[in-house]
Amino acid sequence: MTAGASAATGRNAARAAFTDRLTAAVGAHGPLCVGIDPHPGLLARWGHEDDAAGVERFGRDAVAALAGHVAVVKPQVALFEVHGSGGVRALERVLADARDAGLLTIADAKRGDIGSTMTAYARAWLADTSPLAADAVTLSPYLGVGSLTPALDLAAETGRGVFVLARTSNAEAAAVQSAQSWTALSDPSSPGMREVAQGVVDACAAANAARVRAGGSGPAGVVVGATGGTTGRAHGLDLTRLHGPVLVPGLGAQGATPDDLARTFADGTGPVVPSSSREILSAGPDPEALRDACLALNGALRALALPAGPIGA
Ligand SMILES: O=c1ccn([C@@H]2O[C@H](COP(=O)(O)O)[C@@H](O)[C@H]2O)c(=O)[nH]1
Repeated sequence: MTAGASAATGRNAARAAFTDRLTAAVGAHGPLCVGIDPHPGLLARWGHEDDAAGVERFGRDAVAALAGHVAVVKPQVALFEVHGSGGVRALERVLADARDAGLLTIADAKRGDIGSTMTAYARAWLADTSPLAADAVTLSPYLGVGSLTPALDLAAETGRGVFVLARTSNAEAAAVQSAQSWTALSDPSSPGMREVAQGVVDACAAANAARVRAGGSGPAGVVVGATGGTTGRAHGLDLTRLHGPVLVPGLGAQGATPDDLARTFADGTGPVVPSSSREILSAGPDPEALRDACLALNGALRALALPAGPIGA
């Protein structure tokens, strides 16, 4: 390990906070996050086999086409893991290419476990020394938001971020995420009945609060799906105290449109980062066609004037 690096993370160079880096990248390129989801049908369309070599070529070609044209990419970890150790190695290479090309990365891994195991997940996705390190990782809060503390702490230490699932884009989620809960998942300093999803947001806000009070940015963002039609501002969630980014999957293949986002996220501040995977990737494999599709979607998203700085700032 390099002299001066932290024993846990190997960190030896200052990196600006993830929210600040995301805000700058969105300002430069637009808010679109391109999901790198190498589904079998897309692999075939791009001329690749459904194997480890295929997902590696797919991911690296996508990164090469998108570098300098979008702010952030989001590899779907499951679609690499399905190919075993070769698929994980492929993901490492895709992440390395993205890093070298200056693209921000969100590993969509949806990890969550008891604290001691969470420490290992945190090191896998957020430590400088890990070959799988991304700029941010998605986390599941259903073992309790508090169990995610090792990831929040390491993200803050290494200038990385986490996106905690609050209101996901799938219809089945409502039974859990819209249930009323007595602070079980939320900020103990602010007790009361609220939706589970709001409790997740409030706990993330609490995790960011101390750093925000000190003039910095916290590591915690949330996932709020783009689907759900016109259920009002952020689908009923109050994000005003979050002081963090919002990842918004569901554009395109799941049916959400930029107009839906305009109705749900157009007030307040951001950054709000809508993400599309299957639909935008189907514009490939021609790099120019893929870039044109991103440019058009980013143009439509920019026109919505979505929040661009930390929500709650
Ligand atoms: O609430 C959520 C959280 C994550 N996802 C992930 O995003 C992409 C969506 O892919 P599309 O092809 O654009 O539908 C996928 O990797 C999901 O696992 C989500 O959809 N919803």
